[in-house]
Formats: sequence, C-alpha cells, structure tokens
Amino acid sequence: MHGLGNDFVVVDGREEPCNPQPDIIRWVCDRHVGVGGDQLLVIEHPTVPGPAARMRIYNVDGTEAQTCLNATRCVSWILLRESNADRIVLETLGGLIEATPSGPHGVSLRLAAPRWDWQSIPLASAADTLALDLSSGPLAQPTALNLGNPHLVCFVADRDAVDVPRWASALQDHAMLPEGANIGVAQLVAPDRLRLVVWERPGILTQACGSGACAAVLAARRRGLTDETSVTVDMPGGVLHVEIHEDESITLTGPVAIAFSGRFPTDV
Ligand SMILES: N[C@@H](CCC[C@H](N)C(=O)O)C(=O)O
Repeated sequence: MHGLGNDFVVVDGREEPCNPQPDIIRWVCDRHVGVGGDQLLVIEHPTVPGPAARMRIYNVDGTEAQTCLNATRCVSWILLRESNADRIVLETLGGLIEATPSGPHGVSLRLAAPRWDWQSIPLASAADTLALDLSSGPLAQPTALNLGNPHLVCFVADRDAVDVPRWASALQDHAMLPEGANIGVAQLVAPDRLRLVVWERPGILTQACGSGACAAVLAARRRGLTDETSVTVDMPGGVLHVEIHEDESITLTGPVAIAFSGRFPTDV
C-alpha cells in the first residue's frame, strides 16, 4: 500500500504470527531483490482492550519505528473496511491513534498533541527545541519535536535548492540525537501552504511523510511563521491536509491506495 508514494509492505499477522528478523525486513524492503518499500508493517492483535489492532513498523534497516502516520492511514483503511466501522483505534508503539474514513480512498487521523521537551525528543542534553544550535549546510537551527517518533524541521527559502540527502544525513547522525530523527526540509509558500521533503530515519528520501507533515505545520506555528490552523502540505508524492486544534492535537487527512497483494513464500 502507499500513502502518496510513501510505500509499505503490509503483512497481516493476526492469523499466523509474523516476527520478521532484520535480514528478512531488509530483503522485503529492498527495491531490487525484494518487494520494495519504505517500511514493513505487521498487523497484530491489540495488547490492550479497545483498539481494532496493533501495528508494528519496521524500517528498511530492520529497526523498529514507533510511529508512521502514512502507514497508520493505510492500515486503518484496511481495518475500517473489514469492520465497516466509522471509527477505529490503532495501537502503535507511539501510542493509540484514532482513524475515520475520509471518502472512499482517504483516511483522517486524530492525534494527541506533540511533545516539545528535550528529554522527549530525545536529545542528548538540554537545549531549546524551538531552534536547536545545530546546522548542516543550508539547514540551520532546526525545530525538534516528538509525535511518537522524533522529528527535526528546518525552514529554508527554496526546498528544491537544497541537496537534502547530503545535508540532512549529517543532522540525522548528530551526537545530539541519540535515537536519530526524521529530518524535514520545509518551505512556507503561503500562510496555509508548505512545501516539504523528508529525509527519514534510517536515511531514506520518501515521497511523503505523515508525521513529517504534522511536524512541519506545528513547528511553523510555534516559530510564528504562520498562525493558520489548517495547512496543506505539498510533498513530492502529493498533498496532505493538517489541522491543528486549540490543544495542539492534530487531524491529518489524505489518500491511501493498495498497489497489489500477494503471498510470501514461507521457506525464505
Ligand atoms: N522512518 C520513520 C517513521 C516513518 C514516518 C512516516 N513515513 C510517516 O508517514 O509518518 C522513523 O524511524 O521514525
């Protein structure tokens, strides 16, 4: 499945448990020798009463991510369809997320407010998360926040003029970020429109990033760059809509799609 080209291999592990090891994850996500994808997702039974399911998120290097909001939208779409419900809750390592349909091919998520304190990002030592004293080429003074997973947002005058892999990778590996971070490079083109590209952990350029889109809008508001509550975020794969509520909780809306489905050989 994909959300604006941010693509996932989704495995339903509810009937047959699936605990993929790092070498299998790397193989499945490899675009040359495997299926190819930005992450491998496993749907499991929830561990607490209430949610429709639990989703595990594995990055292309085999590490586990706490949150991926495009993945949450994709898996929620499956769960909403199979239960015919008008609302479900999905359990992730990053917390519980509520999802509702948005037309036949879209999903809206309702998310808790982000965390801004340096310990929650996490950073290696105390710092002003609104403008960190870090830079890499044209990327300077990023804003740090945690939406279940860590994000740094760097505002630039022209997103297309930045060599994102070159400069964002140095920030991502900085010693101030013991768990790394997803690095957003954002350009405010109007008070209600951002252009964004995200260099995700563990070092991939994605077509779109749901948590990155929310992070960019929240950071733009906190930095006083805009006071709009409803912002369109334009990424290489398409647009997502982000609405920020009074308590800083968030609604994220956009399309999802199934690319194809199949069966894995069990003897790999
Ligand atoms: N690679 C990430 C999570 C991916 C975020 C995502 N694409 C989204 O849509 O939110 C991590 O390690 O945190």
